[in-house]
Amino acid sequence: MARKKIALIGAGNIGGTLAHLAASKELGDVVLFDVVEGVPQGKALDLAHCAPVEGFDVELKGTNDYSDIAGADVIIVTAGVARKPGMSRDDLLGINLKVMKAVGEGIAANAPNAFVICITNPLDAMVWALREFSGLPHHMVVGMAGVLDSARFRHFLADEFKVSVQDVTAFVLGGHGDTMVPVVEYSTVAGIPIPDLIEMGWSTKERIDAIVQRTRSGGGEIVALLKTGSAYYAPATSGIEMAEAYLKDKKRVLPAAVNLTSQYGVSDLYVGVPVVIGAGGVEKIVEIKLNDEAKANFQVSVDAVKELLVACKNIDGSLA
Ligand SMILES: NC(=O)C1=CN([C@@H]2O[C@H](COP(=O)(O)OP(=O)(O)OC[C@H]3O[C@@H](n4cnc5c(N)ncnc54)[C@H](O)[C@@H]3O)[C@@H](O)[C@H]2O)C=CC1
Ligand SMILES: O=C([O-])CC(=O)C(=O)O
Repeated sequence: MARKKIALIGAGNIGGTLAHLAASKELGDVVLFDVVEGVPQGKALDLAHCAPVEGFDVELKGTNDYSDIAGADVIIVTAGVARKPGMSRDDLLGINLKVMKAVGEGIAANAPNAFVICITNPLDAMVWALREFSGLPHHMVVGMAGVLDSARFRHFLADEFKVSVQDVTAFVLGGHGDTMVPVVEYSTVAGIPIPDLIEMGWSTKERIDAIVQRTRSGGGEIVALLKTGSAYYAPATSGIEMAEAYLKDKKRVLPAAVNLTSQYGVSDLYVGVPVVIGAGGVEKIVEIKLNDEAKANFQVSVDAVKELLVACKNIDGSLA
């Protein structure tokens, strides 16, 4: 059986980490694309030298030519700029919107049948714009943020409860910004909801509120520490989890930014909600019941994403 093909658009910090993970998991042959000459080629060669040590058999190719992504099964987009201390993700919108136009056109011309995972920030607006520029079907274009935000929430909760991260489930919904919505009621330890654990004396509402806040600003905490850019290990492994769900038809239930068509009372907007990802791309949008507080917070987040789409349309008239 021929190997699958994974194209990574952007060979920076996340792109390089994605390439390593995809190769070491033998998800398929890997093409690393970037506009900077030499960087994708150098990273691909360096990673190919890992193969004899790690024992993976896949081809790794670096390129500056879009025609090399032809036939890709999965494309993960990290092209663009990352924020530095003092910036918000939204400050990246102007530059990264132009990048999404070039990337969308490159995908449309060379790999229109791929399942596309966008990671570039500000995520919800960029995945929407990438879909518009590429013209691919909505169910084949998703944004990665919820898996990462939920992983951060799970890490902090496992630390609080002194239990394995494996036994902690959590959902973070909404846009990938300060307004994201970690849903405490649907977060559990081995199926026991957090509110019950508070009643059982495992933690307090105040401590969980602080964890929710730390989750919301999790990206910013890392930017402030790194100073030169933003998180990349956890974002990459989160993108790979989504790619694997598609490539292996796993039908994973994962939070992802997808195009809503009336679910949660929202239409024509990409925002984070739980979905089923399998060989059909986004196979189902899961509409969970939210309590009044979560509903109101979700609406605030949706409104923040709407504002970003207005900004995109003002910058690029073809999106209006
Ligand atoms: N959705 C999420 O949860 C997360 C999103 N991000 C975002 O992911 C993006 C990438 O982050 P990093 O890899 O750390 O940044 P990076 O700066 O290390 O890499 C970005 C790469 O994109 C390349 N690039 C720029 N314009 C391009 C174009 N037109 N075509 C192809 N490549 C192009 C650059 O040359 C660079 O190699 C940023 O926008 C960042 O904010 C980062 C972490 C989490
Ligand atoms: O914070 C950033 O700029 C990068 C990002 O989206 C994250 O790590 O969640």
